[in-house]
Amino acid sequence: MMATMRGSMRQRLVGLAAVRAVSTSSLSTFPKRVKIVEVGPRDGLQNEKNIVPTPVKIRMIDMLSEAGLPVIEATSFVSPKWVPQMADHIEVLKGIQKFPGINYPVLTPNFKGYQAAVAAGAKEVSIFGAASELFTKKNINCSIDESLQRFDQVLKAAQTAGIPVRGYVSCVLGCPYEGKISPAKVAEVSKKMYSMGCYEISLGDTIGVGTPGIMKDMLSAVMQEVPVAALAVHCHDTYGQALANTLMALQMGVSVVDSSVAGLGGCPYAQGASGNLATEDLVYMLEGLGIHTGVNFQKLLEAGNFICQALNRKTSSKVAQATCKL
Ligand SMILES: CC(C)(COP(=O)([O-])OP(=O)([O-])OC[C@H]1O[C@@H](n2cnc3c(N)ncnc32)[C@H](O)[C@@H]1OP(=O)([O-])[O-])[C@@H](O)C(=O)NCCC(=O)NCCSC(=O)C[C@@](C)(O)CC(=O)[O-]
Repeated sequence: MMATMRGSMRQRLVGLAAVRAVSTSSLSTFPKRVKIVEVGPRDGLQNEKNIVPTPVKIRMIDMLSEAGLPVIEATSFVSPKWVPQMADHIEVLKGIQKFPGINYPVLTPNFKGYQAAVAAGAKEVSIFGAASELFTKKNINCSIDESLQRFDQVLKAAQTAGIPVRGYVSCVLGCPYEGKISPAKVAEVSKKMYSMGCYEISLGDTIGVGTPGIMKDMLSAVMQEVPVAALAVHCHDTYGQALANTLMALQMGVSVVDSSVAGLGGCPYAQGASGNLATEDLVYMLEGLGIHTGVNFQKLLEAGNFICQALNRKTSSKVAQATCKL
């Protein structure tokens, strides 16, 4: 009885966002549809201290596929000595169901990772750099210039093999080691990675320190160098600004947003950074704005519940918390 009541309340809440959808001229700058890149299985889990069993990761990804997320970043082919949580990358990539129309990219820091990823069946890879020298050194053990040389090798091989490559630029609104990062530096690194052949550049507020004004300045600089259609934003929520920063990016024409189910996440080389923008909160806001995502909200909530139970963790999604109380 209680479960049925909860179910119907939840459905009403899910419908609420659609009911509140508005269509005013002030919203005309928003994109009509947004592509969500679900990073939970990779960014969400990479920082977990206890190793998450491989079948749990596989079930999580399958549930996210059932929810209709168009892109699900499955794992990363990095050194298991650096990030032990991702050591089962081959089993995860081979074990997941590959739904038609859904992409399952994986992170590859260098040619070794690229080769291993492709051998395991990856059809898309992501390289990851940063606009901060010190963060690049801590994260991938090289300078920015060296990282670009490594990426070039991956990009050339991927171009020959017809494998699309996404590029991350971290620390776009601040760095845990250097502090303030200039928009010009973010634009410079983004331009280089885009010119080298990345089809999309994801701009990461790695430690979640940005505010909408800083996001606006940074994006204005980057948009001088990279077409807005090729940009994505990736906001961590450490200071509770992720949704506001994402909204600013949407207003500026960005239509690709990274997020993580249940707001899981953090980078092992950015101490203190909390999780990503929760996918549930993002979808709720987009539905409320009348922006199409193609995501089944109920199934998304179920995927979030599943992984939170598996991790014995309370969800960081405000929307998921609200629906639980109903
Ligand atoms: C890049 C390396 C590998 C350099 O690490 P290194 O130690 O400088 O590499 P190396 O070339 O000197 O090799 C050392 C050992 O690592 C091995 N190795 C070398 N490459 C690989 C590979 N691909 N896969 C597996 N093993 C590898 C290599 O074979 C060798 O093995 P050994 O001979 O000692 O047994 C290392 O620094 C690393 O794995 N870093 C990964 C860091 C990471 O995953 N960070 C989190 C992701 S980034 C992020 O979260 C930010 C993002 C993307 O979400 C956006 C945002 O929020 O801003």
